[in-house]
Amino acid sequence: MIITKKSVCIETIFTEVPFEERIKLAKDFGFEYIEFWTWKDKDIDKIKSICENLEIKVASFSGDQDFSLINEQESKEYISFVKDSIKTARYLDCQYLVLHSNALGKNGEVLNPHHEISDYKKFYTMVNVLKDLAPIAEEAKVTLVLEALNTKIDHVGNFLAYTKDAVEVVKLINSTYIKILYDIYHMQIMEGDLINTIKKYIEVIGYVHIADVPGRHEPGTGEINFINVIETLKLLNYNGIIGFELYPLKDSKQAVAIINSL
Ligand SMILES: O=C(O)C(=O)CO
Repeated sequence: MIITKKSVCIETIFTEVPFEERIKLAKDFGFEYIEFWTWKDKDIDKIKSICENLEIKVASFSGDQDFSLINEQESKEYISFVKDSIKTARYLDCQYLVLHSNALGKNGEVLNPHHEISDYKKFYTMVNVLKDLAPIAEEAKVTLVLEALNTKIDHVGNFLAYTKDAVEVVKLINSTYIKILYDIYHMQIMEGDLINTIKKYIEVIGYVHIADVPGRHEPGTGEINFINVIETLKLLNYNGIIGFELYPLKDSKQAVAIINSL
């Protein structure tokens, strides 16, 4: 096995059992990390105590929710929400928070595409807000990873949809605690060229998500050559976390057996 830091997304895997019981299943199946989406609707004390008892870590969760990074009129609220997320991350001993350009609903739907704002202004606002957040992230030693999403299937109307755009923003901040999340599923749908992209931007890739295309299922169910993609990450000395944010094709046990064979 060549993946060392594997995280299982318990919003999509082990959904056969109630939320907190999924942490025990993750541990039983050999995962070192779990991750989830919003923290606002979760019992954080309970998650902390289960993780401590089982000796499993929280790799990441969503650092934003109701407010948009691209809308200047929401910047104050956005920053305040991320600050609370950073405190929660510290409490859970979690080192990564995932940020998005737009506020997302419960099923990942884009709440407002903000067509009224120009692209230039959206980029400008993202950079300004992340510049304000960078020292806070640095002090807390929590890395904020900016994720581009596919806008063809799952997140229609999302502003950040290409790796290059997320990279441009992150490079302007120039902080080791502000990076991108490279989601292989989303970016295969939007741009393909996975191995070249990873090679080009490895320096700013802080987190990787894996699911196959089409369907967002486990590796091997679709068109992506995960053996070669993972080998590329390994050759480039990527030593961050690889999160499996995917919907099992049949059931979680089968999906996890494939994940564990990687
Ligand atoms: O679809 C994703 O990858 C998201 O992070 C949305 O929650």
